[in-house]
Amino acid sequence: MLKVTGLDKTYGHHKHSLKDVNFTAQPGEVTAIIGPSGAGKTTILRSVNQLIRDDGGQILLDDVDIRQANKKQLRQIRHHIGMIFQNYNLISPLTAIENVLHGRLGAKSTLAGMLGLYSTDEKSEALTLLQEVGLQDYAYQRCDQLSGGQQQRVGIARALMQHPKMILCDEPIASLDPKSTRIVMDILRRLAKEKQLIILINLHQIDVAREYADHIVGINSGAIVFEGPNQDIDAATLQNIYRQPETAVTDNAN
Ligand SMILES: Nc1ncnc2c1ncn2[C@@H]1O[C@H](COP(=O)(O)OP(=O)(O)OP(=O)(O)O)[C@@H](O)[C@H]1O
Repeated sequence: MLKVTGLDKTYGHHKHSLKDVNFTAQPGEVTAIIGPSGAGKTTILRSVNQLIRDDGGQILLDDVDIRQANKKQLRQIRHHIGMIFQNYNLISPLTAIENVLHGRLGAKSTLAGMLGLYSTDEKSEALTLLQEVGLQDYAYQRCDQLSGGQQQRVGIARALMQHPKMILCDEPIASLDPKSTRIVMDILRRLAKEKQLIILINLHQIDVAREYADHIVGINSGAIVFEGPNQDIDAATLQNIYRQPETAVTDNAN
């Protein structure tokens, strides 16, 4: 389980970007973070794997506080946290399978990684993962010849290659058409259930969050204004999550 408690973040001398953020995300579930632009969704996601250093709080992944980890421990923890990005972050001239194999880099020696030395087992696992996201026929195609939706599915397979406990998805469907959005979200939901993964996902599209999330975290001006099961959200809650910042009512559920 991911359990975030009392998370605070201020960038430089700017106003608070996160204020006493509390929420949990369970294995087997899709947890969506929703809220208006600038609310703090990306800041939460980047704090969770300490890509940015926050100012206080606790981030427990299976009872280990990521914030207390030293550099070596953080590298090991991050190895089990996959990331999926809006712009896919693939190496375009490389093939789909080569990009998926890059998911193993964190587990290899620097030299083996630099030389691109992957075992037969790793290659066969990469092929299986491409099959799981429906791209078995595209394994040896260059990524810059794939559609956006296909590239995002390569990104998912690459994240799976890390054997993650958790996948953090930062606006994974923002660049996709509705059909590709459905394919990608269906895959993420299936993987959460089948592999008991924690899937934490920033979404702008409320309708997609309502359709696919098990659990929803609503944020406004850096403060949680809703946390709970998807079915507990009603129109008034949505209005509060998306209301103009100065009038948002903070009702931190934890
Ligand atoms: N590097 C930074 N320096 C200063 N302020 C920042 C920085 N990054 C984010 N912020 C501020 O922190 C707040 C939260 O930003 P964040 O990007 O986390 O919001 P968001 O909900 O992800 O927004 P969006 O939906 O537009 O991506 C905003 O007020 C933003 O201006």
